[in-house]
Amino acid sequence: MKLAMIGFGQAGGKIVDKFIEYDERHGSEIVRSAIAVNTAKADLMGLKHIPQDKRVLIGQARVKGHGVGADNELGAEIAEEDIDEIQGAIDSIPVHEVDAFLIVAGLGGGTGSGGAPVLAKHLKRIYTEPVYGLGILPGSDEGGIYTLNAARSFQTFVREVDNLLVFDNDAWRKTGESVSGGYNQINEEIVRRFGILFGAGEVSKGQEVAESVVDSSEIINTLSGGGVSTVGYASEDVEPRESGGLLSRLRGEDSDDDLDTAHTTNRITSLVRKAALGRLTLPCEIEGAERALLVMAGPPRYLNRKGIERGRKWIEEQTGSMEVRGGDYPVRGSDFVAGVILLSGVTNVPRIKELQQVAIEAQDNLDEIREESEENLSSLVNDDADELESLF
Ligand SMILES: Nc1nc2c(ncn2[C@@H]2O[C@H](COP(=O)(O)OP(=O)(O)OP(=O)(O)O)[C@@H](O)[C@H]2O)c(=O)[nH]1
Repeated sequence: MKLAMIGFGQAGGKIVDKFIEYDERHGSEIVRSAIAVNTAKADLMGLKHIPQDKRVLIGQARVKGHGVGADNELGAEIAEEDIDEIQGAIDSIPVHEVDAFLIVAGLGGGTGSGGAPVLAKHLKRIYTEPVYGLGILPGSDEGGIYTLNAARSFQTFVREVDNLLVFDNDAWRKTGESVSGGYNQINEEIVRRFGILFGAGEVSKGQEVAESVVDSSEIINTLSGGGVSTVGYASEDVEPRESGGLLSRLRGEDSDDDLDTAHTTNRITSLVRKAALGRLTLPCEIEGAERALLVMAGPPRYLNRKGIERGRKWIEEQTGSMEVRGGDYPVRGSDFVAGVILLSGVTNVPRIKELQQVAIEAQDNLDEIREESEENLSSLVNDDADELESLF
């Protein structure tokens, strides 16, 4: 599947940058175009792969290239005011060659949190291609203001996109790690999962076309209907053996017989269970998910239809949904088999409820402090008996 990716804010830019790196490493060709948008000049300069002319600095008149300091209302205002500058960069995208837009943003900050929903609304008005969001939830240790930003942005972003894929930093945070080192690893996890998912619909020349290969329309159909999505992943190392030449086929090395079919099937079904029941990008109850897509990636000889069919049926049972698609993503020469499950339209998500609860508390606290603040300042500055007079 070919995407036009727009990284909004620091986290968004860094993750899109990583997607490009992933694409180059795997030849998956999912990033057809990439753009970074930010209010902070330094963040844009720190990117490695997004071309210089695709980095858009907005809000210069308001914040002079220094970012919005986690004020997402200001982030949204600036995005609206400077939407033409962003559109200028988007105009350079050959939109007829992309299957969808993907806007990536950290929802806890200011620029991406406020700007991403504004851009989604704008793109949906102009283009017929689907507009998806990849929203990153902040860690619960980041504090009330980040949680409040994320809760408000989440609500707005879901409404404005065709589907919001969510990744929760909180579920992936490791203790005892430096923040930047931690993010680097987390970002690798993000692109691995979404890279396989979106790469599945983009089997390029020279790669095997399997019997039941996943097509980008299956990804689009799974995401259509809107709402919130989460992704599960599990992998197992296998022996990479480059074969498929005439000689090896004559020797019978590339036939299915040399791999135990039952073993291959069992590996696939066990990976499907691990992917669905393990850590999801957004932890939630999978029962009740409206639609799902299973992608099995790996060397063709380690994929079989029976395994995928069983895995698909198992997901149907677990989710209670009859709309579960499944297929292969054959990757020659790969040294692992991976199962990726996209669960779309999930609604039983305790983490979101918890986030909203903390956000409401943070909002009440902010309102209270703001109300009291004027009174407190006045009692500090003015003497009790009001004997002093200001200069002017
Ligand atoms: N997964 C991941 N999350 C990140 C990364 N950097 C920041 N975040 C998260 O994203 C949130 C928003 O941070 P930024 O993207 O830096 O904020 P911004 O959109 O640039 O907005 P301002 O800095 O307020 O102008 C943070 O609260 C973190 O939860 C990253 O590299 N990876």
